[in-house]
Formats: sequence, structure tokens, C-alpha cells
Amino acid sequence: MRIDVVTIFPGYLAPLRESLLGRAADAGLIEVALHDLRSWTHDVHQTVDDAPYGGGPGMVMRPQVWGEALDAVIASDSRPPRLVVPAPAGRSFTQATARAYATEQRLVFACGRYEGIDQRVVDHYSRQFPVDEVSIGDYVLVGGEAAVLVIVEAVARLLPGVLGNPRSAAEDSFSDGLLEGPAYTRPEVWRGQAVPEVLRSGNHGAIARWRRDRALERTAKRRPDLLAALPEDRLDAADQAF
Ligand SMILES: Nc1cc(-c2ccc3cc[nH]c3c2)n[nH]1
Repeated sequence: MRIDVVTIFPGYLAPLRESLLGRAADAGLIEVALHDLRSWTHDVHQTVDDAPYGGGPGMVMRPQVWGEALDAVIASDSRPPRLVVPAPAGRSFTQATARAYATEQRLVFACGRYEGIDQRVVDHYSRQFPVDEVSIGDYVLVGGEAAVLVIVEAVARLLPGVLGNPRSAAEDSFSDGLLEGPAYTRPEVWRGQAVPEVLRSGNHGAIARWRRDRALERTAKRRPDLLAALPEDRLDAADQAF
């Protein structure tokens, strides 16, 4: 997968080259290219923003600069892109979105700042490519860069070969529609708290049932919306207690 990120703060995306993603990049599983939006300005001040039509606070990012940047970046690789624009008003980015993005050959991220990017940029590219405005949560950031770090990590970990243990991705929270339950490791007792007996029993059937119960219990308490959204056939008779 090729990932391009256009931003006025390329340094903010440097962590994409570290750890998990660094190994994936070294292994050729992911190709990450960072582009400074200001490279496509033509004035001495490298202006990327202007006052909003209709008035209001803050500034809006200029369509001309974004158009030249995205034209150049998209043309720099033959793989057809999905354009992803983080925005507070975007559709929610979920594990399902991450799974869908993990099947893409190429993702191009447009990181806004200020009050966002002139809407005509999204409208223009939506006529040629899939374009998603996505939100990573119901809170407001100062720009799209942090959201790109979150999205790229959630997507990259699903790519074959990126995670050391592929079963992790299959069994983590949200993968089966439930939150994952509590996890324990040695020592058996820590500050007077013992590991639940069943986990040391060696009875794999009982362990699976206990883990499912803890996941259902936690989901019912913390995210009843996820439980309500589960398809009927995903809950068996033993699950009905939640
Ligand atoms: N989920 C979420 C996205 C954002 C976001 C995304 C892009 C920009 C550009 C300027 N402010 C931004 C905020 N905040 N919260």
C-alpha cells in the first residue's frame, strides 16, 4: 500500500516512520510519502489560507494551492487513490472503515488546518476518485495530522505481515463487534489481586466462555450501542444474559 500525506507540518507525521510502521515500511508493505503543501505556493509568504466568504472566525485553506498539490501528488504514482480528508464533520472512522481502507492500493490524506479546506477541493476530486471526509471522534483537533496518525496506524496493523501476531487483529476490540475483556499476565498475585482462577485452569472451553462473558459485560456497561448494533445471529443462547 502506498500512503501519501499532504500537510503544512510534515514533521508532525515523522512518527509514521517509527516502530510498527517503520518495520512495515522497511519490509516494503507500506510506502509512506510526506508532502509539504507550501511547496505548491508561489508567493514569498507561501500563503495557504484566506478569509472565509460570508465572514466568521478564522481562515480557510485556499483551493488553488490544494488543487496544484493534489494534482501533483496523485499523478506521482499510477495506483488509483482514495482521498481521505480528516474533518470534525466527517463520517465516523471505525474499525469497519479501517478494514475497508486496508484493501485499498493507495490512500492520499489531505491534512487541513485553520477552519478547514475550501469545500470545492473535496467536491472537485469527488468527481474523479472516492473521497471520504472522516472524523476520528466527537472532539475538535487543531488540524488533520493527528487524525492521519490514528487512521494510518489502525489501517496498517490490518495489513498482512505488519503485525507479529496476526491473531491480534482478528481478536481485538470491535473485530467481533464487542469490546475486548480484561487481560492478565504473571505474577499470579499482584498487590493482593489474584488472576481469575478460570484463566489458570487449562479448561479452554471454560476460558473461552469466561472471556466472552467479560467482553459482553464490558460492552453492555461501556458501549451498549455496540451491543444493540450486533446482528441477532452474533449472540448465542448463553449470551442472552447480557
Ligand atoms: N475527529 C476530528 C477531526 C478533526 C479535525 C480535522 C481537520 C482539521 C482542520 C482544522 N481543524 C481540524 C480538525 N477534529 N476532530
